[in-house]
Parts: sequence; structure tokens; C-alpha cells
Amino acid sequence: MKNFDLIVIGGGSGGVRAARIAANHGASVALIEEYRLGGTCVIRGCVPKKLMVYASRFAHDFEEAKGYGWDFDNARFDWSTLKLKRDQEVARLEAIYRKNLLAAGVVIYEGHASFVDSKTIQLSDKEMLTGNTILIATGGVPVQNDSYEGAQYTIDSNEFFDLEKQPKKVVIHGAGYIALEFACIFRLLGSEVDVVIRGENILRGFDKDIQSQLTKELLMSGINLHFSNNIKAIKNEGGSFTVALNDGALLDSDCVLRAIGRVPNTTALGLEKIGIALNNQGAIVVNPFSETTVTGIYAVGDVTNRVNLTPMAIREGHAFADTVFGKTPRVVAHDLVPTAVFTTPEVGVVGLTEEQALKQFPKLDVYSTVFRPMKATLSGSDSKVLFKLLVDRVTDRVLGFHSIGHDTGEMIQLLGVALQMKATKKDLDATLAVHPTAAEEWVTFRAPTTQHNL
Ligand SMILES: Cc1cc2nc3c(=O)[nH]c(=O)nc-3n(C[C@H](O)[C@H](O)[C@H](O)COP(=O)(O)OP(=O)(O)OC[C@H]3O[C@@H](n4cnc5c(N)ncnc54)[C@H](O)[C@@H]3O)c2cc1C
Ligand SMILES: NC(=O)c1ccc[n+]([C@@H]2O[C@H](COP(=O)([O-])OP(=O)(O)OC[C@H]3O[C@@H](n4cnc5c(N)ncnc54)[C@H](O)[C@@H]3O)[C@@H](O)[C@H]2O)c1
Repeated sequence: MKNFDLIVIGGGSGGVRAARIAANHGASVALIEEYRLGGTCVIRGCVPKKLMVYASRFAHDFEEAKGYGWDFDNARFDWSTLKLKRDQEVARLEAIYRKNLLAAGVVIYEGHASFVDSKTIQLSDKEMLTGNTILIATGGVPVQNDSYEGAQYTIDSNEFFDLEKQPKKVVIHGAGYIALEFACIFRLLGSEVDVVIRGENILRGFDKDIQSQLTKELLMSGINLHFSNNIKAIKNEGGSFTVALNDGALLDSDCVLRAIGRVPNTTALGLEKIGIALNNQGAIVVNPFSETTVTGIYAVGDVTNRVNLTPMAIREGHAFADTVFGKTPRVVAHDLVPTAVFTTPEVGVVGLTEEQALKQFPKLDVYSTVFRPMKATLSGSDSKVLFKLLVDRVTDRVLGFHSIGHDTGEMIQLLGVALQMKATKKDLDATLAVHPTAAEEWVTFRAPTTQHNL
């Protein structure tokens, strides 16, 4: 039986980073992956998704370009060409992940890993490995939902990436990141899209102005939104589907995408054999150093359901490796998380929402603007940009940036730095604008649009 200083289960964002850094610190490391190296983000998440987003936005560009004198009447899109090129790029990245792991001295095992005891891991081919330390980085999986008739006809985000043909009529269940990003991809590529939303709002947990402005933008792009509704049944009509909603509506569709959340992946890991504690959402409970309730076993990334984003999984994996193998104990902050939703137009936010801020900062100033971007003057697009800034009037500290519009995902990365550096409104005022840009609005806000005095 081979023994390692560290066994990593899962070759996704968190696991790969942890394995490489631990090996760089001198540890002997084994990494076990049951599907493809790179994990959700590289193989069936962020990367192929963003390539599809780029593909879809050309439709917008072609439309807008007409206002600038271009003619694209013969533009055509071919799904299979995009799929082929996207899959080639994903394979290229996967190979780079493998190469980098091997270069760091990590031993890669293919197969499903499960615990035999707290130091022993069994692979699908029955080979056993022992590890002084074990890291669980098994990610998350799409939520299943078989509570209605015909639920088996839905596909999840993994299967979306396998679609050989572009569906013409798509019904999407859910209103989170995945549902809305995929809704925009499909719509811009020409599919009819219906989104079925359980509640009254999209993007649960986001600032209310982001929710309402993005709702307007989605409706303007021709996406049908069914609020306060749910799927009652799906009937298979020989390859196409009739989706019955709670309010009695019947939607024709050739693809029903289930995007109602993701859950921590602890499938067949044998955790019950070692008594690791899970919380009530099935996530592995960890302390600030990512150690589980069993000494020597750690967990990072989506399986811990803290902040389910790639940069967080990477950071947690890196901090774990530095802490355990690099003699540099580090904890990861889980607040001030910049995030983008790659809808079209996209959303970029960091910091507190207005609702959250008011709970801690009763004297809250809100600066908000909704404006037509300069590009739209000739293109004729009705799409608007929204910027919203939250400031604590007592200390002048900025508490949150919330935005919708072209490239706000790019902007929010840098606004995240400002927030991290505890920027004040005066700091923004002192920063010279870059003209003509949309981003200059962040430094030219004059009077608050709302002043709270709770
Ligand atoms: C469609 C989609 C789009 C996304 N877009 C973004 C985005 O734009 N930006 C962003 O920041 N985040 C995005 N995310 C979230 C991001 O992908 C995850 O937060 C991130 O991948 C989590 O990394 P991880 O290391 O925890 O797990 P994963 O990357 O999921 O890796 C876990 C790995 O473990 C393997 N595994 C599981 N169990 C076992 C086992 N028992 N034995 C061996 N191997 C096992 C799996 O095969 C997988 O490769 C997206 C997610 C999805 C689904
Ligand atoms: N751009 C990005 O960074 C990005 C993109 C995709 C995913 N992600 C990450 O992956 C996570 C998972 O994404 P997601 O979109 O699957 O989840 P999500 O939690 O963002 O959204 C889930 C949606 O499904 C709805 N829902 C839940 N249960 C339901 C039910 N039974 N019936 C009807 N609706 C139901 C929720 O109200 C919500 O609208 C995200 O939270 C995010 O952390 C990030």
C-alpha cells in the first residue's frame, strides 16, 4: 500500500491548487480524480460557459453594429462548430492541468475515491492508498428534483455542455446564476426561452435594484419570465416536451434545463465510516483552517458550501497547503467577495446590499444612477447601465458596489480592491475620471439619491 503525506480527493479548482502548493512545500502528494482534471470550472462550468457567453454576444454586436454603418444581414451561427472548438479548448486546459500537477511531482490517480478509515482511501479498482493528511475537494453537484411527473426529462448544467444541437425552445427552471446565464446564452443565439421562477425575484440575495433592473433587461431581450410559478409536470411528446406550470400555462419545449441550485458532493465517499460532521445542507463542517471534525482530514471548495466560486476554492486550497505543509497558518476571509453574473448585460457586485447595510449602518447614503451607455446612442439599444454605491455617512466608508452593464464583471474586480482597501467616498471623489467611459460614473456621483436615517 502506497503512503503519501497528502491525498487529495478531487481534481477541481480547490484540489489542484492544494496539491500543487503542498508538493511545492515538499510533501509527497497523490491526487485522485474520477472524471476530468480541472473539475467543474474548467470542464463544465466557468470556462466553457464564458466561451458560450462570448459566442452569444456577437448577436448583440452584429445588431448594434448596424447603427454604426455595418451590415451583417448574412450572419449565421453554427452550434456544432462552437461546441467542437469549445471542447478542444477545454481539452487543452485539462492537459495543462495534468502537466502542471506532474511537474510539481503530484501522483495522479484516476477513479472514484472513498474512505476505508480516516487514513486509508480506496480507489474504484480496489487499490488502497494511505495518507497522513487527506483533503476532500469533491465540489458540488446539480440539485435533482423528482417531485413532479416527468422530471426525468430535464437536463442539468453538465448535460447542457453535451447538447449536440441547439434547442429551439428552452424552458429553464430556476432563477440563479446558472439559470440566467444560460437563458441569455440561448436567447442571444436565437432560441425561445421561458424561465420558471419559484419566487417573486431573480438572483436571490442580490441587491433589490439589481434584481429589478436585470428583470427589465431580460424581458427586453425577449426572455419570458414566469414569476411565482413552478413546474407541475412535463409530458414527453416524442422528443419534444409540454411543460405544465402551476398557473395552468403550457409551454412547448425541446429542452428543459434544471438549474435550481447545487449541493455538496459527498456521494459514496464513505464519510459515515469516519464520522465526519455534515451540516443540515449536507456540507462538510470545517473550522477556519478548513479542518473537518476529524483530525488530519480537511475539506475545501464547494463541498464545504461556504462561498461556491472558483477563486474561493482556489484560495481555500492554497491556504490549506500553506497552513499544513508550508508552516504558514492562514485563514481565508469569506466576506467582500466580488462576483459577476455573466448574463447579457452582466452583473458585477461586491460588498453589502442595501438591505444588509441598513442592518449595521442606519445612516446610509445611496448613490444610484441608471443611464444609457454612450455606445447605445448610435446603436439604438434600449439596454441601460445601473451603478449603485452604498456609503456609511458616519465614517464615509464605501460598503458596496452594485452594477449591471457591459463589462461590469471586469470593473468589479478593481472595485473589489477599493473595498478591500477600505475606500471612502472621498477617495472616489479624489480619483480623476477616465472620459468617455461608463466607469467614470463611479467617481462622479455628487449627491445621494437616498439618505437613510434609521
Ligand atoms: C455551469 C457553472 C458555471 C459556473 N461559473 C462560474 C463562474 O463563472 N465563476 C466562478 O467563480 N464560479 C463558477 N462556477 C462555480 C465553480 O465552478 C465552483 O465553485 C468550483 O468549480 C468549485 O471548485 P471545487 O474544487 O470545490 O470543486 P470542483 O471544481 O467541482 O471539483 C471537484 C472534483 O472532484 C471530483 N470528484 C468528486 N468526487 C470524487 C471522488 N469520490 N473521487 C474522485 N474524484 C471525485 C469531481 O469529478 C470534480 O472534478 C460555476 C459552476 C457551474 C456549475
Ligand atoms: N458567474 C458565476 O460566478 C457563477 C455562475 C454559475 C454558478 N455559480 C456558482 O454556482 C452556484 C450554483 O448555481 P445555481 O444557479 O445552480 O444556484 P443558485 O443558488 O444561484 O440558484 C438556484 C435557483 O433555483 C431556485 N430554486 C431552488 N430550489 C427550487 C425548487 N425546488 N423549485 C424551483 N426553484 C428552485 C432558487 O430560488 C434560485 O433561483 C451559484 O450559487 C454560484 O455560487 C457561479
